[in-house]
Amino acid sequence: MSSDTRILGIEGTAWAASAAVFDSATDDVFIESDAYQPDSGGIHPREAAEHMHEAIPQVVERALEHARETSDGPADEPPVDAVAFSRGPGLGPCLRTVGTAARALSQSLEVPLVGVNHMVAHLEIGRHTADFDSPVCLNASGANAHLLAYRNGRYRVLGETMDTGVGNAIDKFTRHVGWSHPGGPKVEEAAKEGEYVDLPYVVKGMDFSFSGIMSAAKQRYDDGVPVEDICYSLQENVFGMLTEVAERALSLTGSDELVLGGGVGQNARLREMLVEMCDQRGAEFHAPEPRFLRDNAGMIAVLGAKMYDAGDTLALEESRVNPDFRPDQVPVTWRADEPELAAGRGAEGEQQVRGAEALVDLSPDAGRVTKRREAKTYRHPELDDRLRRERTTLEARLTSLARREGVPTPVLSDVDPREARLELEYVGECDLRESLTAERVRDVGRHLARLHNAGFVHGDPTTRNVRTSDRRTSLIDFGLGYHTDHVEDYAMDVHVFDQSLVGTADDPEPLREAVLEGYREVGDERVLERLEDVEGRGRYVEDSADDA
Ligand SMILES: C[C@@H](O)[C@H](NC(=O)OP(=O)(O)OC[C@H]1O[C@@H](n2cnc3c(N)ncnc32)[C@H](O)[C@@H]1O)C(=O)O
Ligand SMILES: Nc1ncnc2c1ncn2[C@@H]1O[C@H](COP(=O)(O)OP(=O)(O)OP(=O)(O)O)[C@@H](O)[C@H]1O
Ligand SMILES: [Fe+2]
Repeated sequence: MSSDTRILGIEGTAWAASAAVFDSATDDVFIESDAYQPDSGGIHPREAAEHMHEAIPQVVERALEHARETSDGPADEPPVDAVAFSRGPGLGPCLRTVGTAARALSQSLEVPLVGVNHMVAHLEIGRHTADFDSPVCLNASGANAHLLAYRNGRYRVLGETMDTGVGNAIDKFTRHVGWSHPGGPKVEEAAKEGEYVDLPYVVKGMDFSFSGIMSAAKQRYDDGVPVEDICYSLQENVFGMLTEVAERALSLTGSDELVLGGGVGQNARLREMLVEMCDQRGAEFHAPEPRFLRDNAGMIAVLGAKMYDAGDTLALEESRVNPDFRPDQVPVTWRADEPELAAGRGAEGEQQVRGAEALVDLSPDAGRVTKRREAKTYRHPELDDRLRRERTTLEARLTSLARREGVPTPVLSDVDPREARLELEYVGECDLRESLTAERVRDVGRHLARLHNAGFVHGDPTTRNVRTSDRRTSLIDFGLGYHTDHVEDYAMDVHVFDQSLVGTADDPEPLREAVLEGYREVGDERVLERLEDVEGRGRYVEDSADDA
């Protein structure tokens, strides 16, 4: 970053009318915010936009005042170098109000306009304050929940919610019990008095879904289960899921840095779980201070400065807002570096591997592998026991079932569910991640189709859960698999593999094509049709007042 860049940031995607000034010379971030508080129910887009209309000019004025007071340039020069604003994702009416304000300011101050993706800003503020090089980022905000990692000029979505954002999910539960918006802090408070009750827990590779757990939580409440028990268990399961997928993303990318972003990141229990998970696997964790976690213009100004320095400004006529702006649509102009993927395990070498879930002892010479799912201390012990036992049993069963369907998998020699331990045949020479070719990926497409034709899914098909040799391509690690006859589940399975290609391959496009080719040879065309649906799903930014 150049020695002194000063940026005015404006944020107004949903509830926070906020303006900020970032000064790169001092690293100082001045933030002025005015929150919209709905009288009842969730966020009403039109009311929120009215709030923006009233509050934005005031917070901007305060920020500019600060910029003028702290500027040492000539009085007739503008106090900032550019105006950065949230272009999306967010609520359309809010975004348009803020976009209009930003354009007007850029013209009256005669400085360029910078269009910032709000989700990338949630991520970059953590990278900035942690001074990490290439972290995995967990964004846990109201309308979103996803894992991002940088690769080849973009932030790739490694995993995400298949339905609502994590904050919105929690807020819907609190609306059901009659608590005012936002619900997250109230759940956190109530959870302190709670005890664990069983609720669904749904992860699919690095994707996850909240709808099942939220309906179960509402049902429990209607059945008279104490609300503090539900709040406690909601936090344990929902944050346990986020922590698990974050660990899986670290394992897949080989990164040892994790940053947290988004308003739900203010939750102490979520942070505690992430700290513990990172400690356990020797990774570094960073969460920015709360004022940078919840929606704020500071993060917009900080990323705006990086973009401005990279010459990434917007002409007025192309500055339209985008309510569905996805983080992976943003060309990352401000990062020159292309960090190497941490070297994975080669053909020989280490005798013990730490996966996302298990410690795996390898004896290639003896042709044997021992896999033990360690206790995850960040998880509630009851939940942890249940998951490790279930997954070990499933892995044993589905590994054998798959082989009967003609899919190469390790032969199972022993299983002990209570100890969460498996003994398996050593297969392949290296992980697919290190040996990606179109032919092997096509094999995986065929293999997945065979499983689906037999009525089950792998559950976590990634480039680390495929072993390769000159002779064959084998699937391992069936612990997240399950029996199902839903086309949707099959499509998700293919989607998980597709996302892992995007996350780990240098040139994913031909490989993505090859998966589909392989699948098409053996599988049901309807699954591929549904896949397009899954990929195009508008998972972001729903109207949060939809069931208010
Ligand atoms: C697109 C943009 O408008 C959107 N912004 C957003 O969702 O606001 P954010 O400030 O990142 O997050 C708000 C959410 O954060 C939750 N929240 C706040 N404090 C919390 C806490 N202590 N525990 C759990 N959730 C909390 C609230 O309940 C609410 O759902 C987003 O980033 O997805
Ligand atoms: N049967 C096997 N033969 C050869 N190598 C294996 C075998 N099982 C596991 N491995 C090696 O150990 C690594 C971790 O194993 P596995 O994926 O089963 O553990 P995990 O903790 O469930 O991992 P993750 O959840 O990160 O996918 C694999 O990526 C692979 O390199
Ligand atoms: Fe946000």
